[in-house]
Amino acid sequence: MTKYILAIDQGTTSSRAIVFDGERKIAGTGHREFTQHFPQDGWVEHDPEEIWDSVVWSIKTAMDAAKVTAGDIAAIGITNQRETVVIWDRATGQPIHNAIVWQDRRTAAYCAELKAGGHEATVTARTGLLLDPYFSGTKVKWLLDHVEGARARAEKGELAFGTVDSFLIWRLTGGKVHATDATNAGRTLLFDIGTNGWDEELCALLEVPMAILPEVKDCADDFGTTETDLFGAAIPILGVAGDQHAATIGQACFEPGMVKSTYGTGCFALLNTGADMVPSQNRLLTTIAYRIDGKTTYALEGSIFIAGAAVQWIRDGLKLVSHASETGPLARSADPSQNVYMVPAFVGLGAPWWDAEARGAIYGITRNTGPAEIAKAALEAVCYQTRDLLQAMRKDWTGGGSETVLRVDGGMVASDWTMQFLADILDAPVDRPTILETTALGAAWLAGMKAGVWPGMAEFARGWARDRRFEPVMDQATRDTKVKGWDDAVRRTLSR
Ligand SMILES: Nc1ncnc2c1ncn2[C@@H]1O[C@H](COP(=O)(O)OP(=O)(O)O)[C@@H](O)[C@H]1O
Ligand SMILES: O=P(O)(O)OC[C@H](O)CO
Repeated sequence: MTKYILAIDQGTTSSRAIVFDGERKIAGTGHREFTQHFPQDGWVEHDPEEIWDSVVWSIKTAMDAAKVTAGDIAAIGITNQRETVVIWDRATGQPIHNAIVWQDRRTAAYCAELKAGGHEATVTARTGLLLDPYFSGTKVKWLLDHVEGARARAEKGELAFGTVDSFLIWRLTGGKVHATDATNAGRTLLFDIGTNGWDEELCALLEVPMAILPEVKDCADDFGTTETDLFGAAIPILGVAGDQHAATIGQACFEPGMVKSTYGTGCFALLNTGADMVPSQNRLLTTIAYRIDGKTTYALEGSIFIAGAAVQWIRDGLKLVSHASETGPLARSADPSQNVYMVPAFVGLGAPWWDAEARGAIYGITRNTGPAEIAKAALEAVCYQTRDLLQAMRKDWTGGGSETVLRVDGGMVASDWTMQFLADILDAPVDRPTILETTALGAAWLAGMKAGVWPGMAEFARGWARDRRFEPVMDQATRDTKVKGWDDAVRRTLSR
C-alpha cells in the first residue's frame, strides 16, 4: 500500500509536514516554529540548519502520527516560502551564511540604483517582477559581495544557490540534485518567465554567476529520491511549487479569472490568467501560476508583506494576547466609535505601493484606545490591503471568470471575525474551504498526480469543498467612510 503522499510546507515562521492518505485526507501532521533573526532594521534572516532540522523533525512526526513508514509513501511534494535565498558549499552542503528572507530590505538602496539606471522596464518585461528587495536576485548579489571569498568560489562552481525548496532537495537527495521548479525560479529576478529559462543578461546585470543556479523543472517532475538512511526508505520527490502557487493549485483555481488569497505571515492574492502573460499597469506582479507538462499557466499577483505577522506582533511584541486566535474575539469587543488604523509597514509596503522605506504606523489613538482597538486595527489592515490588491487586479484583468468570489486560506482565515470584515470591505463573497492546509494539499497533488496515485486536474478541482461563505453585510456608506480612513492612513505612511 503506497498511496500516501507526504507534503512538506516550509513556511516563513514554521515548517509543516502532512501525510495525506489515498482519499486526500490528512492522516498525520508535524509542525515546528523556528527562530526569526532580525540583525538590523529591515533585515530578516533564518538559519538554514534550523530550517532543515525543523523539516526532518516535522516529517518524522507526521509519519509517526499517520502510523506509516517511508515505504508507505508514494511521493513527496515540497512547497516553500519563496524568494528566500540560501547559498551553500557543494562539497559539504554547508550554507555559507544565514538565509536572507524574502521580507529582508537590505538591498533597497541597490534596487533604487538599478531603477535610477533605467533597468526596471527590461526586468519587468522579462520577469514580471519589479526592482524591489523582496526578490531573490539582489540578495544573492549581497551574499556574494559580503561573504568573504564567496564570489570567487561561486565563479569556480564551488557554491550552489537555491530558494528553500532547492536547499531541501539538495539535502534530501544527499547532494545529488540541484534543482528548483519554474514557480520558484520565476521569483528570482534572474528567470525569463516568457522563455522559461535563466536570463544571461539579467544574471550579468545583477552580477550573479550562472554556475550557481539550479536546474529548473516543471512543478510535477522528477526531483530525485530521498537518501535511504533519512527516513528508512528512498522516497521520490515528484512535486515542487512556491507556497502561493501551491495554494493556487490546492484551491483548484485552474480557470482564468479564479482568484485565491492566502493569509499566512504575509498575504498573497493570485489571479489565474491562463496561458496569457498579462502585464500589470497597476504595480502588480506577473508570475508563473504553475508549469505542468511543459505548459505554463500565468497569474497576476498582489503581495502584502505583513498579514499574520501583525497578529504575531500583537501576541509576541505587545503581548496583548497569548494566542493568535484571541485577536478575533478581542476585535469584536472593540469600541465601534473609534477609528483606529494600523498600517503594518514593518518591512516597507508591497503591492501596489512598493515602498521599501516606509515603516509602520497607527493612527487615530485616543485616551480610550486599548488592546481591543489595536487588535481590530491589525486585522482590518489585512482586509483593506486585500481590497487594494483586488481593485488593482480588476483594472488589469479584463478576461472575466469567477473573480468576484475570493477563495481564502492560510492561518489567519481561521478568524471568522476577520473573514466577515474582509467580505464587508471587499463587498464580495469570501469562500473558505474545508481543507485549510491548501498549500500543502497543492504540493501533495503535484506529487500524487505525478506518481499516478491521485486524480488529474479536473477531478481534483471537483473535490474542492467549501466550509463557509462569508457574505457582505456592511452598508455602502460605512464602507466608503472606512476605506477613506484607510486611504488617508496609507498616504501618511508612504515615505515619498
Ligand atoms: N485564529 C487566528 N486569528 C488570526 N491570526 C491567526 C490565527 N491563527 C493563526 N493566525 C496567524 O496566521 C499565521 C500563521 O499562518 P501560516 O499559514 O501557518 O503562516 P506561514 O506559512 O507564513 O508560517 C501567523 O502569523 C498567525 O499569527
Ligand atoms: O510564509 P508565507 O506563507 O507568508 O509565504 C511567504 C511567501 O512565499 C513570500 O513570497
